[in-house]
Amino acid sequence: MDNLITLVNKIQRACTALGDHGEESALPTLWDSLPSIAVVGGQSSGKSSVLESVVGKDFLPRGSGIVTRRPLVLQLHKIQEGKEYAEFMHLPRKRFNDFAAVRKEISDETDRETGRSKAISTVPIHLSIFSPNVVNLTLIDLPGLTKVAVDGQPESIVQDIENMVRSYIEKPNCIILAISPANQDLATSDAIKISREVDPRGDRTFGVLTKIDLMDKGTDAVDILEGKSYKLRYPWIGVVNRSQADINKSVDMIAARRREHEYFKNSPEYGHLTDRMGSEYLGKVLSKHLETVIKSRIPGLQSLISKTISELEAELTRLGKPIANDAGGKLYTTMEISRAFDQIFKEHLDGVRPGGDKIYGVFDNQLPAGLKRLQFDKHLSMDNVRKLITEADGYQPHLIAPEQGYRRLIESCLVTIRGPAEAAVDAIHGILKELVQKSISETVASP
Ligand SMILES: Nc1nc2c(ncn2[C@@H]2O[C@H](COP(=O)(O)OP(=O)(O)OP(=O)(O)O)[C@@H](O)[C@H]2O)c(=O)[nH]1
Repeated sequence: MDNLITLVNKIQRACTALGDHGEESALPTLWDSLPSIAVVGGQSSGKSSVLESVVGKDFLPRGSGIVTRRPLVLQLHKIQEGKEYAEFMHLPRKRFNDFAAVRKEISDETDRETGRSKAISTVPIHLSIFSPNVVNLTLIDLPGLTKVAVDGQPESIVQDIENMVRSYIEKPNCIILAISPANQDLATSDAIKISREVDPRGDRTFGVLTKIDLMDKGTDAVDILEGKSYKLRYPWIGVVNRSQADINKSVDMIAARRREHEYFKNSPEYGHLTDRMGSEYLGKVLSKHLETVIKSRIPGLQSLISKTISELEAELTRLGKPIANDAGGKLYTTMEISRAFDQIFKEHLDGVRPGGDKIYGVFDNQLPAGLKRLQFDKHLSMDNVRKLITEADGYQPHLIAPEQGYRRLIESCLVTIRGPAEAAVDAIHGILKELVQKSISETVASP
């Protein structure tokens, strides 16, 4: 079963390498059909903390304002033994053993796409983490939903983030991890609001309640966690992440997980729920759910992949042989195509291929028929000849040829045949253009 998630991870990586991250594309998109888990929530709701707890590592950029400005596709791969490491898809073959360097690379790569502005981009960053302490899982971290633009951000940022989040979670194959802080009224939760819009029955929404330790004294989240209020199809999972003070003191993630477990176990309110609370449990539930979803989608995925392959193969056949990258190779290919075109065009003219005979048709039929319709008799009548010669040359002794007169006569005849001659030229031009088009398509089709 683990192999299934690994396989889907591989397909997702291939999609990104080919520029398919689910956006409008001329080619069929596979990305949209792959199940994924998107993390959604308002700013500072605890998204990064939940992600880091599930991974058990400190690796996400932190700071004020919008830190996550590009989707982060985080693929967790469980390895049997060895030291944990991370890899980015945009830096193939570079292994990161230091997770502080991973954090820096996420920020740098975000800046590379968006500039140093606080703008956002829909192009995802792909990060894989290989560790014996993770479950196989793919999570997509999205920018936090916000209500106001801060200095340097365009006013549209609020809507832009919402649109980006929506574009991920509205896909029926997306599992929504809706993060809401317990110290705020759930009725105002951005995560719940947007996930209800795209998944009204809660069939693919997992609610995560953070900051349970920060709730006002005398209040608790038992009703929600027991499924008595704000009921979703899947039970809410409560977590206690590291506080800002813990982060500042660099409290170890594994120690934080242990402390979280102790918190629930020793709490009079939540003690009975300990087995289904905490980040470790959350990771396992998500992994299991992802497996089930992938299993149910396999037949659909298989047929989509086969259909996509045959469509792309047809497209490849239509595009023809690959073209060389170097200048010499390109020149050779161009010459080869030109030569093939020249040969085919010639064959059309010589009658080896059809179409060229129409040119003879113009000379043999259209032009003579047009000429026949002209009234040459009138032009060459004795009276007209006499008139033209007299007007041009005056009376001349018979020994001298009336050259000017002949010229006028010939010129007026030429003007008369201009119409049919031009019609013949147009017709031949049209035939030649048609033959060029035909020769081009035959050149492209020839192996
Ligand atoms: N005490 C306590 N603090 C928490 C908990 N979860 C998150 N925090 C703190 O809340 C602050 C915000 O948490 P983040 O994980 O950065 O929240 P985020 O949603 O990723 O925030 P943005 O990336 O800014 O949208 C940090 O100072 C965390 O330490 C929790 O369960 N308990």
